[in-house]
Amino acid sequence: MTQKISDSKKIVGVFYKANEYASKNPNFLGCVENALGIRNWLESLGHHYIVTDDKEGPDCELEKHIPDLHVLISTPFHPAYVTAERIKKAKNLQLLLTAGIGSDHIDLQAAAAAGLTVAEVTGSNVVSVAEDELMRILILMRNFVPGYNQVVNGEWNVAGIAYRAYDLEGKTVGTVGAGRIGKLLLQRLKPFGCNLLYHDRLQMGPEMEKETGAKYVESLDEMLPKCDVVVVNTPLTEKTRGMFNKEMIGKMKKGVLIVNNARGAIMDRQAVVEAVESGHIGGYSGDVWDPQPAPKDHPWRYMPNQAMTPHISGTTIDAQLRYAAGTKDMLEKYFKGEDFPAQNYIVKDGELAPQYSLQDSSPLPVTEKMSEYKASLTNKPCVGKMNGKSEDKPLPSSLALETEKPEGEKATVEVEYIESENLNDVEDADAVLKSVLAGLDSKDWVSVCDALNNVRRLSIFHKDAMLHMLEKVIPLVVKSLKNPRSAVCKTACMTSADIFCAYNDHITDLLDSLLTQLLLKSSQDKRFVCESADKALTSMTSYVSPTLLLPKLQPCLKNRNPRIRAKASLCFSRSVPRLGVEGIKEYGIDELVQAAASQLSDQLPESREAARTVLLELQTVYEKAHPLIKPDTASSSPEEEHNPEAEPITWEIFCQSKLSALSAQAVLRVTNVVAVTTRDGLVTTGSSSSSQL
Ligand SMILES: NC(=O)c1ccc[n+]([C@@H]2O[C@H](COP(=O)([O-])OP(=O)(O)OC[C@H]3O[C@@H](n4cnc5c(N)ncnc54)[C@H](O)[C@@H]3O)[C@@H](O)[C@H]2O)c1
Repeated sequence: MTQKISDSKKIVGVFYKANEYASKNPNFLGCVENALGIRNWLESLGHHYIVTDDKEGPDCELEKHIPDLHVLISTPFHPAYVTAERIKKAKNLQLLLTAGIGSDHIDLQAAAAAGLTVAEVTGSNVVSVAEDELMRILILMRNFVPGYNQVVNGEWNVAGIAYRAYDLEGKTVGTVGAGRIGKLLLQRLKPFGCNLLYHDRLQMGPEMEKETGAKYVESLDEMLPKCDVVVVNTPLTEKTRGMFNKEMIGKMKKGVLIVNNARGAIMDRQAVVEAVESGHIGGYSGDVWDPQPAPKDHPWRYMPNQAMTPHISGTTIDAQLRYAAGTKDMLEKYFKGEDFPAQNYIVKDGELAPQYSLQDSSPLPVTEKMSEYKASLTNKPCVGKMNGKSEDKPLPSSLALETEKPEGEKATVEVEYIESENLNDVEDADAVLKSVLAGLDSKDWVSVCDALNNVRRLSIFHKDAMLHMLEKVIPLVVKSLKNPRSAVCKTACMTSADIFCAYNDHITDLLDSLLTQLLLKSSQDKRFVCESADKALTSMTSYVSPTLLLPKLQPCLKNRNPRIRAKASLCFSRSVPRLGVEGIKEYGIDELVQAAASQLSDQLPESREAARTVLLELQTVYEKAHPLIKPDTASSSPEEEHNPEAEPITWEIFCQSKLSALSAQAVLRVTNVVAVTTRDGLVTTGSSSSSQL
């Protein structure tokens, strides 16, 4: 979407109505009445903004605007169903925005065919949903709902609840789909001591598997019979629609508990009812229905052992603030003719995002297949070269990298990626030093991979000899990071990691472009490239001194791309503790607190989490060092300097003096000092840091 869009647009928002609740909380933005908080802004730009909850039937309010609207915003909580028929009628329609996650209320194939853009606020409510799922698992496991009903109905019957209430500890929980929500759920489940499994079209990286302790099960058929609890976390696509039918449910353990906050239509409605009634499903909970709002006679309302709610998990006030901000951001970009963050697109330029596409491929392997690679190159056994061995050494049978094909036929090449500790020294260092730059600049991607691996070997075994060449080597490594071939990118990421390890502060002047590319690669590429880029960033934060690195990272915290901000935040949170108490003091605690505070309201949970980590670290350092570290304002007060009895400057006062009132409140909430907002918007006081000093 590059064309300049400057004229007045008709924008229609379809949200749920809040009636008497609309004015109860100023941050309740996701309703008709508050219209995402963007009315004044849109109207000040000359756009026409219509908001309604009336979305069904030929005479509804939405239908009236279909012929001439340009942009339609909707939420999954009260979805405006955008059928092929509506798309056909919508002659001016250009953009469909989902304020939230999940755009299955739109006929995506029809939208793609009509050249429309569909985008959502990816990541905006994933924490909200993961927390809610955890709650539902516990509610089902402990048989909570009948207990609550007894209390409301004036009854008391412990046995009626206890006979089917269990501990979560020791149970097997499997998530079908381990994307953003699935991973957050696994992280939250880890402390409960469950046996965690996951099935996804993509296996997650070894670091995340280690962190969550979850095991990948490639086949759903294999995972389902093992689970005491099944949680659904995939989008609704042509592949997942009706996925849990009678046969699939039959594969689950008798008494299985199911939590589904993903989409109602992933389940076969009647199969669920029958399995719950027969006891095959021991309990079913979720907030998603098909259709929405659920009609009064929807059978899930009346089946036993259910803990259903309306669609609420992703529309907490915190989530609303995030998806309202994300929607505004995309509208702003649309008006300027700029691209959205890549991960937000569901349909772009006539194409569906991979997981929605019928052509979506199976899991990405650890090695990358290059099926288009010409046989003319196949007499170069690249594993032998990559491993520093002579080219004609027979390949180990498990690592057959190339298939012998007659001349001219296409063959498959798999590239092996060698961990640093398994790399061998080069045979002739001088010769390799002379040829390595030409190799890095070669047009033949296999030669580039070879050269990159030689750079890795030289940095490990001949560090000093390559030092003077870094000025030329690093720009070529950056060039390789931009290479469209994933194999080259991944090898370049591995090379970067080894360079950081060997040369640490020697490359600071060359760091900027390497850092930018690695942040980009770690946030938007094939998963196996992202993982390598992540490792390179970890190597960078481990070896490059934080005083040199932090000034380079700080601007990246403000990058327009939220995924890049998230990765930069993570690096920032790893680098700050490496400064140590004295280093933090020298660097300027004010600056670090301000940088971290700005990330607390970021769109992505990863950025917010990293900011929390940094702020807790800074609070500890501040309190340890105090009164060694005083804010500038404190030392500038002569009265205080001369008064040994002066009150110590607490973390709380420090934050209030350095940050805006709102920012200080957010920081103090995170660092557990004051200002815990209750459900009614009242502010209560938590522990005060002054008491700790
Ligand atoms: N109830 C709510 O309020 C609410 C809020 C947000 C999202 N959601 C739903 O949750 C879904 C997941 O959200 P997310 O942010 O985690 O999305 P995500 O894209 O980060 O993760 C989805 C995961 O599902 C996997 N997947 C897709 N198709 C699959 C298939 N056929 N088989 C196995 N795995 C498959 C993907 O590989 C990916 O890892 C959304 O699409 C939406 O429908 C509900």
